[in-house]
Amino acid sequence: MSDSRTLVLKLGGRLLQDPSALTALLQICRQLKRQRPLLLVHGGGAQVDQWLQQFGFTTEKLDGQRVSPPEQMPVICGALAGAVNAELVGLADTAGLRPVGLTLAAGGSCHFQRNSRLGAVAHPVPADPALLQQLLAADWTPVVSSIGHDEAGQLLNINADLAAAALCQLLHGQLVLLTDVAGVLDSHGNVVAELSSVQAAEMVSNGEIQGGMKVKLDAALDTAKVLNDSIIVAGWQQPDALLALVTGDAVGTRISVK
Ligand SMILES: Nc1ncnc2c1ncn2[C@@H]1O[C@H](COP(=O)(O)OP(=O)(O)O)[C@@H](O)[C@H]1O
Ligand SMILES: CC(=O)N[C@@H](CCC(=O)OP(=O)(O)O)C(=O)O
Repeated sequence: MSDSRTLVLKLGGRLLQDPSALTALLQICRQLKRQRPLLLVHGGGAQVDQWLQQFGFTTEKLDGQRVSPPEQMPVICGALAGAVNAELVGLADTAGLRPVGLTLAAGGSCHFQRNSRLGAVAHPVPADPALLQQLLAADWTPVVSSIGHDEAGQLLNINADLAAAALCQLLHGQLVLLTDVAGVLDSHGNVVAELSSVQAAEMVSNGEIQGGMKVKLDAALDTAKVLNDSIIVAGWQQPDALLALVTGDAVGTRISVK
């Protein structure tokens, strides 16, 4: 039986700075979208680093997340919800995906719990699926940046893996996190094909999984638990593998709660 769940695909890392790799991936997305609804969530951490530097700010990450002082938010938002989102929408349009650029707050899709240790950073909580469901039902492809806002309208920066996880939970979709590495790597640099929560906890406690990959793992395990499903972390370098991946073939790391 074919899978009719929305494919929630998170794009991150160097992919977002490589228009030809992005174009190749979006062609695969076009094929996938013929079979099932598609929603793209994007990061852009590298672009944020560059923009902050150009504006004369220093920046640091804590536990894989960016410390985001409120005065830096116009720059962070300009990079993520502005340039990166608009560029991705442009390429997705060319690829025939019928994209609609949105932030994570659009239509009240998510609510946000502030993590004040990190400044204007929050954890996204799935809230209202109506807008995204309507867009998906009308054959649009939402292209979502990880920018939110609080009740007072203050801008919030959300890690894009957590953003993708929240939207996947909201839509009961299938989550695939694409990144620069081919999957979760062990201490020898080999891809771990299957990872349970118990094994993941061991790899985190012995320092084998750190930083951005730890955040990805938290997002994946939370979603695996909520949806009772496995989550894929894979590299974007072989876009053809994405077709095999959604039919259940082994690509990257499959993360599940066991
Ligand atoms: N065990 C691990 N396996 C793979 N990557 C790891 C691991 N531990 C830490 N990392 C780091 O996590 C990075 C992926 O996280 P991140 O840079 O946040 O990705 P993205 O920008 O795609 O969200 C990898 O490129 C690598 O530097
Ligand atoms: C709070 C936090 O860390 N926000 C991230 C949002 C972008 C992101 O997650 O980009 P990648 O997926 O490309 O890493 C940041 O400012 O870098």
